[in-house]
Amino acid sequence: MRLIIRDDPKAVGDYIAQYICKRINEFSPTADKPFVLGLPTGSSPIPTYKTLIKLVNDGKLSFKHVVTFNMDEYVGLPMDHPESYHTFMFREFFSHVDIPPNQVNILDGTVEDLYAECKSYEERIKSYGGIELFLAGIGADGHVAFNEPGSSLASRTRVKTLAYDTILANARFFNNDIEAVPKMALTVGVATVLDSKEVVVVVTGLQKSLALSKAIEGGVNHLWTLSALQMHPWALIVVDEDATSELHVKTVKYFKSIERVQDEVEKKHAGLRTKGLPAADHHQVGSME
Ligand SMILES: N[C@@H]1[C@@H](O)[C@H](O)[C@@H](COP(=O)(O)O)O[C@@H]1O
Repeated sequence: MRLIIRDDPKAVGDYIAQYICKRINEFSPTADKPFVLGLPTGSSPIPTYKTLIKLVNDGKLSFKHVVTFNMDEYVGLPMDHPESYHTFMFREFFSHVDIPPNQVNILDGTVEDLYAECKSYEERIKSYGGIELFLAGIGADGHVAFNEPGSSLASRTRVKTLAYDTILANARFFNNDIEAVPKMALTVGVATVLDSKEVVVVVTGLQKSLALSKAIEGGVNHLWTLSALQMHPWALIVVDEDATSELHVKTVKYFKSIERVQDEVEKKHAGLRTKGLPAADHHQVGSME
């Protein structure tokens, strides 16, 4: 695992957007071999989306051959509701880039058979050969997607009841009316995220600092589902200074020292990628893990 620390959310967004841009361009996606990208909602990824949009406008990146899978969606909220994750994604990102809408996949929380929807989502991901890079955010309780504390670390896409803390946190988007916040969601599972070849997580703000320390300094624990990332061979967490507030000084120093040699390791890694080594071998050559 790598931890990259930047001054503020804007710098975090710039870093992640440049990183994703590099990955997509290195991959050289085509219609037959699209780049499969997992995406989150929330306020944390907005600076990343803004910079990605700019990169597209500047002609440095294209989403023409990118297929996306979103992490989650509320159950029962119409797709065109202002707070549905469908609306969020098109408003904040998809409408501003060149992605063909039929390459966007978002769980549908309005269907009658939610179980079938989750099953077919997993199958659709598999049909593309899995997710190349999953970008994620976290809740203050360390949840990734809607994998609330206590979620199985082997979980797959499913219906999930939201934790009271999450309902409270999301009430800000529903005029602070707790009753208006959906109590259930469809979400990819922890194992769905871990199956991707690479996971990048954005963590910004003081309110996420305890979750960050639990996830990277504590053991793997289903009460802080992001901690499952410790089991992933290619994980990157990008945080701002505020989010490091609960970390040990030695943890911060360690990851900063690792970043100093990152460019060199990245160069080697890119070379190996083009030779097509399997993901499982990456950590043997990348000293950053
Ligand atoms: N399901 C989403 C998560 O995927 C997201 O990471 C979290 C944090 O949102 P924010 O970035 O606004 O703090 O909100 C919701 O719970």
